[in-house]
Amino acid sequence: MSEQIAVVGAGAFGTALAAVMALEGRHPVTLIGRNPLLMSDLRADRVHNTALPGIVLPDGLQFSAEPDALREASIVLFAMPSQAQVDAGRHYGPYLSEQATVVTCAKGIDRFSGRLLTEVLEAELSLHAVAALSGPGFAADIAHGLPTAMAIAAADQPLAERLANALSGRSFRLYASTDRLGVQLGGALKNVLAIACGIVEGAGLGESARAALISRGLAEMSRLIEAMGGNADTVRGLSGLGDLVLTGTSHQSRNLRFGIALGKGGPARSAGGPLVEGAFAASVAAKLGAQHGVDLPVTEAVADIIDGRLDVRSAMERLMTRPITTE
Ligand SMILES: NC(=O)C1=CN([C@@H]2O[C@H](COP(=O)(O)OP(=O)(O)OC[C@H]3O[C@@H](n4cnc5c(N)ncnc54)[C@H](OP(=O)(O)O)[C@@H]3O)[C@@H](O)[C@H]2O)C=CC1
Ligand SMILES: O=C(CO)COP(=O)(O)O
Repeated sequence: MSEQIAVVGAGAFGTALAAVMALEGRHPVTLIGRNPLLMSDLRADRVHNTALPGIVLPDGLQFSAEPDALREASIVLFAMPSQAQVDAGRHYGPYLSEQATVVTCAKGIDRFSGRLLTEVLEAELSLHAVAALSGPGFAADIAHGLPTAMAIAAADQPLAERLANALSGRSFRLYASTDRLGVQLGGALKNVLAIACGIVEGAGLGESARAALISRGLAEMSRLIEAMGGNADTVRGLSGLGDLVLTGTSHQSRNLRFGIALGKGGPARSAGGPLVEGAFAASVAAKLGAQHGVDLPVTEAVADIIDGRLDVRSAMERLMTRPITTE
């Protein structure tokens, strides 16, 4: 099937996705950013010096600052931070062609409503199917053509498979899923747990504590996802366990680095910025846990530390003195 791909959001992830798909050469790919100067520099130099320094973008990749460039696209990837997705939907929606499918590529939950990004985008873009892409993959690895695999979830299997086939390539492989809730919550919660792993590292609590945290963190991710109707297989998959292992252990992760700063006694509120997605997701996820009667001790501790209600030492004490239970 012939497709036209547009990636909206010319940051690290959007540029990497557009580059790996354009390099494959199977479908026309356009990267759409909102800064006209950046887009004309990219067209001229083919290097994104701030987001992906030193990586030459493929010749076939088109660049535009015009939302009109979306008109022909059959698949539109939204690669801006979670809290900007609704705004982007509102802004770019009128330019989408009738048959366009939107794929949210952010890893978060809408902080105002506590809803999944596919839900808030569907409310905004009611004529369009909305899918979600999530899983382990740093933008630089993807753009360098290193092997990466992620999950793509749509409401029905034929659409999920069509998207997985259209967007996969020799170095970038997508697995189709119909569990949009599990795939998105996995991506959002692993960021919170990566902050917890960073706190453990920054506070010098040791590798054993990190391994325990990853394992118990996965258990709480599983409880929430299943309580909300997602699948256990998704939790064990790329967007759950896969991405938790990557971001909970790699210093490339902004969430992990933010946690390390917290663990070293750095400021909770001021650090981070919009790209520490877990700092937004922590309190939203803790609320979802309370609404669904699910115990999320690590997520709640991260939310309390970020909101200044708890220090790291007291958090560890709280976690270690919970009633002894079964695994
Ligand atoms: N970087 C990575 O390795 C990975 C990132 N992700 C996820 O991708 C998302 C984006 O991350 P990343 O690319 O790293 O972030 P960046 O900061 O590198 O890029 C974000 C981009 O979004 C654009 N943007 C912000 N708000 C809007 C808006 N309202 N409309 C259109 N564009 C907008 C920004 O434009 P401007 O510069 O003009 O502000 C910027 O180009 C996050 O949810 C992250 O979790 C997922 C996997 C890997
Ligand atoms: O999600 C990511 C890799 O899969 C990127 O993680 P950070 O947002 O923590 O850098």
